[in-house]
Amino acid sequence: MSGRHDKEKGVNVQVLLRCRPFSEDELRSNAPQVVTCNDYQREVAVSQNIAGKHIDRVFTFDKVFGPSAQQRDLYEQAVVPIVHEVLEGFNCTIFAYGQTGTGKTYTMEGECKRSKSGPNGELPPEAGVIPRAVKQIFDTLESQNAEYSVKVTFLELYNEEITDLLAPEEISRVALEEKQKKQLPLMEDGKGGVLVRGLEEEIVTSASEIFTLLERGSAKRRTAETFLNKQSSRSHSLFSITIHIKEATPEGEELIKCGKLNLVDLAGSENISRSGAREIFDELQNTLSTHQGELALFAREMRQRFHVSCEQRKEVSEYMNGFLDKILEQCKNLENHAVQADAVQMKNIDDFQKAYEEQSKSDAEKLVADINHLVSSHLQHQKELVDARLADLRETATGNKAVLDGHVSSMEYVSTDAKRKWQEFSMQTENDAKDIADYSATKHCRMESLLQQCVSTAGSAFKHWEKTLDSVNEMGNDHVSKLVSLTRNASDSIEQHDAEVGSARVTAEQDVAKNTEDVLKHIDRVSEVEQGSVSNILEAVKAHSNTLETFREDHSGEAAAIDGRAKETFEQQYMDYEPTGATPSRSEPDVPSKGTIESLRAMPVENLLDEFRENNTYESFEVKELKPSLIPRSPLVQLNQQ
Ligand SMILES: Nc1ncnc2c1ncn2[C@@H]1O[C@H](COP(=O)(O)OP(=O)(O)OP(=O)(O)O)[C@@H](O)[C@H]1O
Repeated sequence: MSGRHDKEKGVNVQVLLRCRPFSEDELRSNAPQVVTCNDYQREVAVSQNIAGKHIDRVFTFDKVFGPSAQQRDLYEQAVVPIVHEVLEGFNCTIFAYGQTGTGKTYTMEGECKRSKSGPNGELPPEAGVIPRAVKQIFDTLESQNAEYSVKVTFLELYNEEITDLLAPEEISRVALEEKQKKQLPLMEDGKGGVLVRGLEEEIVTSASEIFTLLERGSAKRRTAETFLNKQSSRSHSLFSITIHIKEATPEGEELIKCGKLNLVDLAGSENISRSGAREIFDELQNTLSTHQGELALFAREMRQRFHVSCEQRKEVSEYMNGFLDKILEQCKNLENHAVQADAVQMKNIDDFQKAYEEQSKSDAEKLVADINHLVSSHLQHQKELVDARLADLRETATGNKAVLDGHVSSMEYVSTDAKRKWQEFSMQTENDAKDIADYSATKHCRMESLLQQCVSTAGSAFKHWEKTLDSVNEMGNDHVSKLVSLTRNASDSIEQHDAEVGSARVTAEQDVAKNTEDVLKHIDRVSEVEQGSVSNILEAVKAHSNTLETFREDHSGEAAAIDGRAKETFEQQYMDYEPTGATPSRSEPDVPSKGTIESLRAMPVENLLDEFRENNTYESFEVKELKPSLIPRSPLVQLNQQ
């Protein structure tokens, strides 16, 4: 991530660490916790078990977001300032790096479905960096009342091949595969950057248009995955927003600000090598460890070289000193020779002069002059020879000295370089040691302050505990005394209650005995009455049965009489016609009408029974005056009654 303030400070990359919470599967399988985040101190501690040895390593980042950090926290603390920079006309990039399943897509995209948005377009709490940045950009642009234009691109990089996720829809598989074959080329833009030729740039005017494009691009990416059987964790996606804002300076000049925000969701880091990158967070660690080892080896080697070069330098210096001593000695010898030769020549000349002076003084001067000339020539020649020899020697010595100086200076350079590197290394090591010492001192201080806090907390907790204990004791005593008095009251009331219950029981028992006696007497009386009633009933039944017997006998007598009379009547009134010779007289038999017969037939038995009961009740066995029958009687009754 980059920002202007950081640029001013000379830092243009920030590394933030986000650690997601355990998934349900991880919780279910009791996965061990190997990473501990300290958001406040921006530190992450990683615990590892290597070859049965527990190793804790602490890493420091620009910001640390632990498992409880929400999407909004991360956005507000880390991304809002970057989007401000983009709106100020800077180019910024945010990318998510991590292993598959660590939460890159969740952090970058989150849940940005429009269906989940609030009524006023506010985003759901799970919305990630991309939808939040889009919203921030449009909210700011719309509130600024400035002329602006926004363009977006969305591409996917897989196996060093670029796919345009905003290109018009290709529905069929054949068309998609065709498209896959036409990968977009990556080119230099001539300004030190790169561009993807043929990449669709969509001009957008609102956040919701961008959300639509994002959904389209993501859907296309998923379709491509299905057809090509590849996974999101193996591909990078790059969503870019370019903003042009037209502004007028106070002097009235037109100013166009152009900022670009690149939002990158990288492939799972374990797959990144497929697309050219490498596993950085382990790579760095390995490199660091390797470099530490190399540095130690280098330091050891430099120390050895330094010693060797010191030895060599000493040897060379000794050799040089010996060599120079020899040259000086030779020079001295030559000078001695020259001096001796001069002395010999001078002596010869003196001798010759003396001898010649003895021969001829006039010729002598000439001879002396010749000889002087010869001698001086000779001397000159001798001197030239000596000078040449000396020059040769000097030249050789100078050459040797230059070579030796070269050796010495290269040795000096080597030893100075080694010394410098050694000093740098020592300084670095010293600084590191100092940093570590400072760090551990800080840690120590922090531990001390924490311990002090613990001690004071424990002290105050102890006091609090003592106070609580006192008040608990006091409350306990109070409760005990209240309980004793309550128990006493309760036992008094129980005793009183027992006495009341005892007297009530005695009264009740007396009442029960008296009532039982009354009831028994009553039962006796009732049974006497019942016995009387039963004997009355039996008498009544007997009287009835006698009546019935009489009635039956009367009835059969009357029935026989009726039969006789009926026979007689029929014989008189329905005799066969016999020819007598006289005119037969008309007879009018008393025959029941059809209606009478029908009414008689239809008479219900219940009615007959009711009528019978009415006239023969159990209550009274006295003969009642019979009520006139409501039942219509046939004319035969009249006959019967005659
Ligand atoms: N901070 C978080 N809070 C709650 N759930 C999270 C968080 N981060 C990730 N998850 C959940 O963890 C799972 C994996 O996350 P995600 O798909 O974003 O991983 P990834 O790193 O993008 O994986 P890949 O490299 O395969 O695309 C998802 O179900 C996601 O909802």
